Amino acid sequence: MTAEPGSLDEVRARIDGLDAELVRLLARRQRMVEVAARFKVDEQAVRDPGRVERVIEGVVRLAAEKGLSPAVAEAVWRAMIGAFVDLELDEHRRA
Ligand SMILES: C=C(O[C@@H]1C=C(C(=O)O)C=C[C@H]1O)C(=O)O
Repeated sequence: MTAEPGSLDEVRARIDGLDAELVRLLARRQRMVEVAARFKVDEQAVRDPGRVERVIEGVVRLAAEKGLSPAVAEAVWRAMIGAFVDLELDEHRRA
């Protein structure tokens, strides 16, 4: 177990490191979203609100188990998926 940071600078260095991990994961997620776009026939399929709700439901349940605030998880995932759907719509319109 890593020791608790002893200063605000240390806390921030840890947060910066975690952000770098999140960026790497999000780049991998984005790649999959771009591939998903190729399987979709129209904008309704790109938006797929039913799938969005199922993703949010799963993440909120997992958050509660893993010590992440479910409210934070929901807000973050809604914003993230909204941005990915916009990206996917651009991709789809270009195709
Ligand atoms: C990636 C997909 O496309 C969109 C993006 C989603 C996401 O970022 O999780 C979920 C639903 C979709 O409307 C998908 O359908 O799975």
